[in-house]
Amino acid sequence: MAATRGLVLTHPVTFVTGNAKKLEEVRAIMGQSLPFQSLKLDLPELQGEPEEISKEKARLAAIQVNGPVLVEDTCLCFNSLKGLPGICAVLVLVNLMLQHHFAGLNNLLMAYEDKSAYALCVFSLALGPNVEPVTFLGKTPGKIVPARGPNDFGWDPIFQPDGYDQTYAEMPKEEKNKISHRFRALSMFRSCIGLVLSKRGLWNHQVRSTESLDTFRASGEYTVAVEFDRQE
Ligand SMILES: O=c1[nH]c(=O)c2ncn([C@@H]3O[C@H](COP(=O)(O)OP(=O)(O)OP(=O)(O)O)[C@@H](O)[C@H]3O)c2[nH]1
Ligand SMILES: [Mg+2]
Repeated sequence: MAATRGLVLTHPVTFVTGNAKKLEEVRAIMGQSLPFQSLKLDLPELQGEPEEISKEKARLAAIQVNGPVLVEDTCLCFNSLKGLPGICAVLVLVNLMLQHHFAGLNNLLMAYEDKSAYALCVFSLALGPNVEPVTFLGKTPGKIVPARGPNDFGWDPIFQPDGYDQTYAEMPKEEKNKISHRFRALSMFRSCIGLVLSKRGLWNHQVRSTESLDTFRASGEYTVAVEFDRQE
């Protein structure tokens, strides 16, 4: 049965990322709906299933920050390669991208007729060092095409979302942010949490959990209350 658990953040969420373009998009998509700060941390590149990688990243980040954190991992997955390269092969991708070898990504698919792919985005929110992270996934289907458009963000020039004749890179930012993998994951995130700004607007370093969200509202002591609907 779905149960509601109230959790209170008295410290702003830290979005842990070293990627300025991601940060820009997350800010544009979330607007004022989630007060957060950003921080770059050196975290290990992990291996495994996307959700597990993301959760572990959130656990490690929450320990370092000693407060609530949001982390994100993104990748392109090719259907002909059964979802690879994916997040696990992130280093391969990063290397290809850093050298602007978009052709390299296309070449990976040369032998296949099926150029379909999907952009996958996984966010994990950990409310503190000892709180199990919650994960939100967003997927946008599309296909891999020869690069078109500005190449200021990773593989945007070679990914054309289904239903569009422009690549992510060619689309105006606002358009990408309405249909992107990142937007979809953040929509899940938004639909699962309710944020309540408190009267006092104090931030401190505690994360607390109690029986009822109303208690927090009445106290006026907290800045943000986060309410999860979870299967328990
Ligand atoms: O064309 C793109 N459109 C996107 O929407 C997008 N989002 C991420 N990326 C790229 O994918 C690689 C692994 O991403 P990634 O999740 O490991 O990020 P990262 O390591 O750069 O930052 P972070 O892990 O510190 O947050 C990095 O080269 C990112 O630039 C994107 N490329
Ligand atoms: Mg990374």
